Amino acid sequence: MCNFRGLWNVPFISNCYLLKVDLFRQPSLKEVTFKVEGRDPDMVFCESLRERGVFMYVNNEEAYGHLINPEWFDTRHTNPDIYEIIHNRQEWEDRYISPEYWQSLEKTYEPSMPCPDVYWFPVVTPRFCKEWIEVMEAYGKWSDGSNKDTRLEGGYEAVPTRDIHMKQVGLETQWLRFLKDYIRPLQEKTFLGYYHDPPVSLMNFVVRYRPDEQPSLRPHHDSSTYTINLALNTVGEDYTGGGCRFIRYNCSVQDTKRGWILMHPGRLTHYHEGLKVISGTRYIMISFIDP
Ligand SMILES: O=C(O)CCC(=O)C(=O)O
Ligand SMILES: [Fe+2]
Repeated sequence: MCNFRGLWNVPFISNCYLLKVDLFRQPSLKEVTFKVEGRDPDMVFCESLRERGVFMYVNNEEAYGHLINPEWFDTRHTNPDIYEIIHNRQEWEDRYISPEYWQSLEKTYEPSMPCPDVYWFPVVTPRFCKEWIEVMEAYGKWSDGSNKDTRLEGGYEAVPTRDIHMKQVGLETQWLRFLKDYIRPLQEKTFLGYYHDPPVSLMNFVVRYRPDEQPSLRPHHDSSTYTINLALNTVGEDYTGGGCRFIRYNCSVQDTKRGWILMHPGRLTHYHEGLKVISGTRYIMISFIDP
């Protein structure tokens, strides 16, 4: 629809009207109403106009802006805007998707590859990163980093991190939408010939590393076809040390950039570890996609 511009005669309009008042002063239109007991006022009003031969139009020749959907906006959340990816997509995208993201979808774009088959993309804005961390810290129930994890089906996590799962903060559905709409297109450009829509991801979590808590993560494989690892804060400013080392290639990504994601295969070739945070707090968001 947005690709077409014009003026259309339509039988029904809701939410937003521009009315020519003079019309309603004519005797034949005095009876126009929007009130019938038990019926939707929009329906009644449009029906009433149709019966009297008044034409209704939709016009998008000019951009007047758009309406937001306030129905699902839940002020009980910390940073409720970040929950709006489904119901207020345009606002969400403007606030949280990095302007640089769109370039990486262009045909000629060559993504950076800091280590073999580890790709790096700018995806979300600094505002996203700040608010995402705030949501986690406001919730505050970080796991204890032990192998026992009642959030998981088997109750056991082999390579535990101090983390918060998206389910715990009510962001699971939103995050899965993000993976489908923004991450999957990058994956399809990166790992050619692999196609899985929607991406499945059972493990979506924010990790917190601190020298006095969990400073690092031992070598492991992820239970994923591919993993995304989103840097939520800034090395050198918020923390020192940290990063991800891919052992087979003896290659580390330590100069991670806030709002950028690393995308790498999860198993077999990409045995990896989380390097030690020396000072401050490092936050990352991880998804094990297509386990
Ligand atoms: O610290 C990192 O960047 C790696 C994190 C990681 O490998 C994981 O959470 O599975
Ligand atoms: Fe990992």
